[in-house]
Amino acid sequence: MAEYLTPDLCIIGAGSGGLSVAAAARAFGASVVIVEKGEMGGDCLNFGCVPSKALIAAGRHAHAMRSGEPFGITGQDPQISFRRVQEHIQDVIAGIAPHDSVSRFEGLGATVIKAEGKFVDPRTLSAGDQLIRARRFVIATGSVPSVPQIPGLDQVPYFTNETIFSNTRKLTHLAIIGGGPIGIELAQAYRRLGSAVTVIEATTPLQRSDPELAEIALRRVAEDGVDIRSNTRVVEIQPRSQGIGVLIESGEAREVLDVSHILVAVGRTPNLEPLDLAKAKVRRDRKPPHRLRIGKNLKTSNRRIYVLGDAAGGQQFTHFANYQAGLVIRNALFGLPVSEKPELIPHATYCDPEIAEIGVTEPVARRRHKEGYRVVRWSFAENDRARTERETYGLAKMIVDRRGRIVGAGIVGAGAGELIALFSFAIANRLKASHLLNFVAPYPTLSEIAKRLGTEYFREQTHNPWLRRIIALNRFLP
Ligand SMILES: Cc1cc2nc3c(=O)[nH]c(=O)nc-3n(C[C@H](O)[C@H](O)[C@H](O)COP(=O)(O)OP(=O)(O)OC[C@H]3O[C@@H](n4cnc5c(N)ncnc54)[C@H](O)[C@@H]3O)c2cc1C
Ligand SMILES: NC(=O)c1ccc[n+]([C@@H]2O[C@H](COP(=O)([O-])OP(=O)(O)OC[C@H]3O[C@@H](n4cnc5c(N)ncnc54)[C@H](O)[C@@H]3O)[C@@H](O)[C@H]2O)c1
Repeated sequence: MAEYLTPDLCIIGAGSGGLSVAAAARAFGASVVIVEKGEMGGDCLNFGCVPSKALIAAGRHAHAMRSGEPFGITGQDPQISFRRVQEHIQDVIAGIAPHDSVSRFEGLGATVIKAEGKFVDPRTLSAGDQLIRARRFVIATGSVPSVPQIPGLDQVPYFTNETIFSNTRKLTHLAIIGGGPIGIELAQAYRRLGSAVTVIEATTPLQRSDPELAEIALRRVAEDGVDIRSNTRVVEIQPRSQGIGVLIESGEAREVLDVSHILVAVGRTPNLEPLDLAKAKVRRDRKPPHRLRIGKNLKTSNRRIYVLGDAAGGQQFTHFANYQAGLVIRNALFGLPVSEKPELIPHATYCDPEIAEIGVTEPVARRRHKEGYRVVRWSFAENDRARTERETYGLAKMIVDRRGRIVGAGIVGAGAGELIALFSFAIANRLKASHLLNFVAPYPTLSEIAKRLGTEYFREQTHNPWLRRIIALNRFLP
C-alpha cells in the first residue's frame, strides 16, 4: 500500500500566497507540506513584482541622468549595459530569495516537495512519487500569461513576463501588446533604457484606474517617448528575415509597425489546468474563463480545498494573495467565519508618476453624491516638498462619506504607492477625515498632502453658522 503524508495543510504553489499560509500555519504549530513545481517565491519574486520594480529602478536612474537640467546639472546620455541591468535584477532577486527558500521553510518545520501537484481523488494529491492526504489543501498556483489569438504570433519569438527579465540585449523597438499595469510599467522602463517602445492597447490603457489619474500618468509616459496606441487592434504579426511587422488597425486606419521585439501583456489566466481538478470534484463555471466556484471563506466546492491569490481569479496582487492567506488561516485553523473586504485592498501602478488607489473612486463617489459622498482634491503643485523635488506633476483625492468617514483615495504623483498606505490604514480602521487633522506630518514631506486633504475637507465647515457664533461669543471672553 502507498505511504501517505497526512499533514494538517498541503499548500500547492510556493508563491506569495502559498508561502504566507505556510509561514503562518507553522507559527501556529500546524503540520505543513508545500508542493512547488518551479521556483520558490513564485511569480512575484522571479517573474513579476521584484524584477519589474528592479528594472523600473534602472530606468529611473537612466532618466535622472538625462534630466538634471532644471537642477543646474547638465544632462548626459547614459551608457546602458543590458547585461549589467540584468545582473542588477538577478542580484535583487537573489537578495530576497533566502526568505522564500526551501531551507527557510524546512527550518520552520514544513516539508517541501519540488514537483508538480495533481489531484488523484477528492482527498489526495500526488506530487512526484509522493501521495498527500491533507486535512485541508490550499491551491495557490498563481496565474500564467494569457496569449491572444493573433495570426502570425506563433511564428515569431515573443516575450512574456516569464522571459523578459532574462533579456540581456538592447531591444531596438519593443512592441508591447496590452496597456495594463505590466505593459505601461515596462514600456516606460524600456523607453528610459533607450529602446523605442510602442504600446498597442485594444481599448483604454490602465482602464482599472480612475481615468483622471490614469490620464495624468499616461501623459507623462508619452512625454518620455512611449508611443501609446489606444483603441488599436493587432490584426496580424508578419515574420521577416530582419525584425517583425505588426499590422495594426484603429478605426478605418491600418498601419504596419516595424519592430525588433514583442512583449505580450494582455492579462493573466489562473493556473489550474495541471491540477486535474475534476478528479478532486472541484467545480468550475461552465462559461469561459471557467472560474472556480468559491465561497466567502475561499473554499471551493470541495470543502477540504481552499484557493487563493491569482489562482482564485480575483484581483492579482501580491498583497491581496497575502491578505487572503490570513483569511484561509483563520478559517482553516481556527474555524472562524471570514469574508473578503475588497475595500481594504489598495493597488498601485509603478510608472512615473505612480498611481495608487483604494476603496471608492471619484466616479463612483460622484454617482453617490446624493447619498452625501464628497470628493476632496489637493494638487502636488501646492506641496513644498514636491516643489523642491520638481515633482509637481500629481494630484491626490480623498473620498469621504456622509458621516465624514474616509472611504477612498486616489493619488497620482511621486511616491503615490507609499502615500496610499496612510489611507489604507485610515480605511482599515474606519477613521474619519477629522483624524487627519490630529496627526503632525514632518515638514517638508509629501505626507503633508494627506493632512491638507483633511483641512480641505473641513474648509467648508468654516462657513458653518454655529462655528461662527462660537467664535463671535469667544470674542467677549477676557
Ligand atoms: C510583471 C508583473 C509585475 C507585477 N507587479 C506587481 C506589483 O508591483 N505588486 C503586486 O502586488 N503584484 C504585482 N504582480 C502580481 C503578483 O506577482 C501576483 O499577484 C502574485 O505573485 C500572486 O501570488 P500567488 O501566490 O497567487 O501566485 P504565484 O506567486 O505566481 O505562485 C504560484 C506558484 O505555484 C506554482 N505552481 C503552479 N502550479 C503548480 C502545481 N500544479 N504544482 C506545484 N506548483 C505549482 C508556480 O510554480 C508558482 O511558484 C505582478 C505580476 C507581474 C506578472
Ligand atoms: N503594480 C502592480 O500591482 C502590477 C504590475 C503588473 C501587473 N500586475 C498584475 O498582473 C495582472 C496582469 O497584468 P496585465 O497588465 O497583463 O493585465 P491587465 O488585464 O491588467 O491588462 C491587460 C490589457 O491588455 C489589453 N488587451 C487584451 N487583449 C488585447 C489584445 N489582443 N490587443 C491589445 N490589447 C489587449 C486589455 O484591454 C488590458 O488593458 C494584473 O491583474 C495586475 O493586477 C500588477
